[in-house]
Amino acid sequence: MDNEPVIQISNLTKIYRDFWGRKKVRALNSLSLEIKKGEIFGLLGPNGSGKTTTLKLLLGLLFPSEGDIKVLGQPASNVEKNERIGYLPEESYLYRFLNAEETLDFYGRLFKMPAKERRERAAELIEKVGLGHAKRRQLKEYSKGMTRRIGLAQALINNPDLVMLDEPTSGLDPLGTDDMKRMILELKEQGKTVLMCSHLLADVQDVCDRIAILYGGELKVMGRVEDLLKEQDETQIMTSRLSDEAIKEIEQVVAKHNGKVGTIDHPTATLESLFLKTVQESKDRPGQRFVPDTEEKKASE
Ligand SMILES: Nc1ncnc2c1ncn2[C@@H]1O[C@H](COP(=O)(O)OP(=O)(O)OP(=O)(O)O)[C@@H](O)[C@H]1O
Repeated sequence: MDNEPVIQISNLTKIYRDFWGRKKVRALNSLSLEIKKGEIFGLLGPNGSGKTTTLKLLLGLLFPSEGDIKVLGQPASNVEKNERIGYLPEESYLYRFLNAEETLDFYGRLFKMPAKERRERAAELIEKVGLGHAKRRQLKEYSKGMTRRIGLAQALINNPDLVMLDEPTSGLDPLGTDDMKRMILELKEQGKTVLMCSHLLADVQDVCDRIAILYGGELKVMGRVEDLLKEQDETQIMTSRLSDEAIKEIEQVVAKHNGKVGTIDHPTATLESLFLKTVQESKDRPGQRFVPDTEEKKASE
């Protein structure tokens, strides 16, 4: 069933206590939210707002002070449900002296996967995350981006139904970020549910269906990204390049309908698209300098 809730959090409060059991920090206060099967959900908030605490509670690594959490239909405290969950923590936790194949084999063993299945799944995931060229190198030699990639492969070794990603794109270059976003969207296509925490809001906007923003452990905003970002009182029309005369006529039509034209501009590309284009061109035409499509280039032609 597609609307089946995968995560149900109601009135969740977490108070960290000190050694003597005295209340120290109220990390979450009466948080309620529900995440459905097949959704990509972004949990956002400034440092210390309670995101990691929420993930740890969902994994059953912490116990709630109050409230109720169900994950995949079971109480979060039931650690058996973790066999259907993939988790990519914010910090790398992998063994530095193992290579990619050995790492995935190790985690496959933890999930009691038979040897043949482990080998096939590891090979498939290594290709998927783009580490085929480095699968026999020890992880201590990996760059930050490569470490993030093998982390994702590890999180997917058990073919989980729910994938929790803490800062999946942090430390990645634009190409790596693009790959990671594509892989996250593929998980959705496969019917998996993704919960991600990130401070990189543009990445969240690109992949998430819905988001929640936490502040001081409380839910402040929740909804569909599209709905939350829509400028309700404005209309945007994108056309091919128009002449000054055509623009004047459009302004007259808008005025006739009691509208007001705000800005008329030639939209700029993003620095990210320029970066990706440059890298692609460099691969396609080695040894040549890439000349972007600028006004200057057009004038010189
Ligand atoms: N083990 C702990 N003992 C006491 N307080 C803690 C503990 N872990 C977290 N906290 C506190 O709980 C609050 C929420 O922390 P949490 O790590 O969940 O925030 P976060 O939103 O993940 O932050 P960040 O964006 O920095 O990762 C913070 O005030 C933090 O200091």
